[in-house]
Amino acid sequence: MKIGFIGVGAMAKAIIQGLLNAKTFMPADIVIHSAHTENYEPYAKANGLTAAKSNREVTELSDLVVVAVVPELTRDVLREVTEELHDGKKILISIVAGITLDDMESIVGYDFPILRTLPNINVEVGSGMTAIAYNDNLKGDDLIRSIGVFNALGETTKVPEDQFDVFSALAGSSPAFIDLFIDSMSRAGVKYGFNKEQATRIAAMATLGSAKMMLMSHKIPFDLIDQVSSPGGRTVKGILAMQEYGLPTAVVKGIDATVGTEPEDKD
Ligand SMILES: NC(=O)C1=CN([C@@H]2O[C@H](COP(=O)(O)OP(=O)(O)OC[C@H]3O[C@@H](n4cnc5c(N)ncnc54)[C@H](O)[C@@H]3O)[C@@H](O)[C@H]2O)C=CC1
Ligand SMILES: O=C(O)[C@@H]1CCC=N1
Repeated sequence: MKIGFIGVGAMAKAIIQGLLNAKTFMPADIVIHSAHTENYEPYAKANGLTAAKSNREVTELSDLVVVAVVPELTRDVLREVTEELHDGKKILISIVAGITLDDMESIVGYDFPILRTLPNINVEVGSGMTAIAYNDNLKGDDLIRSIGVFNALGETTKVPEDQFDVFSALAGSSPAFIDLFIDSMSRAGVKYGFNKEQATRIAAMATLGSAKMMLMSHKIPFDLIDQVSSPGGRTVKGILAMQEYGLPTAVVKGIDATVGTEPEDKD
């Protein structure tokens, strides 16, 4: 089984690294092509991957064809490789935000098996969160195999297509938001004399541990907040100050901006 990537940017590289770490594919069974030769050829060589000369060649050589270009280019790229997609028993996998199964079917055909996903960058370290949706043509072993690619990289969850944009904000973009939070914590540490490296490590470990605690304890966030907030202690003062300065509202506004909706005007 060979997996091919059309587009080898930040997200494709994160998936590839995750697959190499998980040993899900032999390096040579990962086929790549992207518009920028100088980027993907040395990358293929360094990792033992197969560099294809064109998008059509990636498609020809692969069983699972992952489209990993920006949304604006996706339709053109699909048109380019449609003939090769239909040559053999192939599955199309998209990681592209905002392009629906129907958008893709209207180009490659309504008879073609397609898995739509929205992974996040944490697939690189095996802790990804990936949304999946698929059409009726993808079933049986093919369905298990294609979803299995993302299960090897963390967790997957089935999401209705009309909720993909919200998922994309909550999981696809949120690593950047969480990084911003960690960086702000780290800067606060620097303000009080820690060096940036140590402060970042402390803030990152606290974030990792809290996420683990939430998932493993099955407690809701507010129960965990209460557990840390000793009566008359320092934590509750910090929580109240963060609320006063608008942290929860800022987060919701940030998600609104990411999803692309304006918050409802209640007046
Ligand atoms: N970066 C992220 O965290 C996530 C990205 N995505 C989706 O992944 C896709 C790629 O995003 P990034 O990797 O961040 O972008 P990127 O800009 O880093 O990568 C895009 C790649 O496409 C290549 N490319 C451009 N034109 C091409 C063409 N005609 N044929 C083949 N390759 C071509 C570029 O050389 C580049 O390697 C987007 O559709 C995005 O919505 C989805 C979830 C998370
Ligand atoms: O910024 C973006 O558009 C993509 C989608 C989710 C994460 N990155």
